Amino acid sequence: MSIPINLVRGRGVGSGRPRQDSLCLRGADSKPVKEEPLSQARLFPRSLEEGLGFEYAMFHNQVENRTVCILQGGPYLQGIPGFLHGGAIATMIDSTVGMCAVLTGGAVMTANLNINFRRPIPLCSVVVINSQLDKIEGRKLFVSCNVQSLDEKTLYSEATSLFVKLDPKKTSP
Ligand SMILES: CCCCCCCCCCCCCC(=O)SCCNC(=O)CCNC(=O)[C@H](O)C(C)(C)COP(=O)(O)OP(=O)(O)OC[C@H]1O[C@@H](n2cnc3c(N)ncnc32)[C@H](O)[C@@H]1OP(=O)(O)O
Repeated sequence: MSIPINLVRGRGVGSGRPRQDSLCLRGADSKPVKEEPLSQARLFPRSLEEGLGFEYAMFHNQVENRTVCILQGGPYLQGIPGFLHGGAIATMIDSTVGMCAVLTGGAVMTANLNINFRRPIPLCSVVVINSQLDKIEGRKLFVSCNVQSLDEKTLYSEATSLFVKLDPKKTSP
């Protein structure tokens, strides 16, 4: 069964972006120090104006533990002139494999992310990120992905990642 995620962009009142009001301030030890809403907080890939940054939709297959992201990187994500910045590519890879890990394993964090950048991605082109859960070992989830052109003729990037399920017995994060 496949479910769409963020297919329609959410809108907070008075802004073009959904809010993350549940966040709180944290000290250097990562422990919450003040339960204060961060009204300006935004999910990073949703933080730029529509059409200029990360434009994407994700779909998750619960049976096969796969997450697919259709991405168009806008003009604010330029690195080398005419091409997407590697950090922007890494962000969307982390978000896609992260979504796959979260929907499979619940509360997780990225522990390791390895990316091979094979070809530069032209700015404003549409690419597909295909990710799948490879294995689970205890609290560790291994997820890999590739980034390809829509026609699958060009392989832009490949990545492997490790997500660790948060241990409720540990206070941080
Ligand atoms: C619809 C729902 C939507 C919700 C929104 C979804 C958005 C999704 C998109 C968001 C995407 C964005 C997501 C983000 O951007 S997450 C932000 C970036 N990530 C971080 O900041 C994480 C920082 N690191 C930590 O907090 C801790 O180190 C964690 C929590 C990861 C593990 O600390 P913890 O104390 O809990 O675990 P442990 O140390 O006992 O280790 C446990 C096991 O793991 C193994 N290990 C650990 N680290 C590594 C490593 N680097 N390489 C290889 N192995 C590693 C370790 O050997 C051990 O293995 P074993 O001995 O058991 O075999």
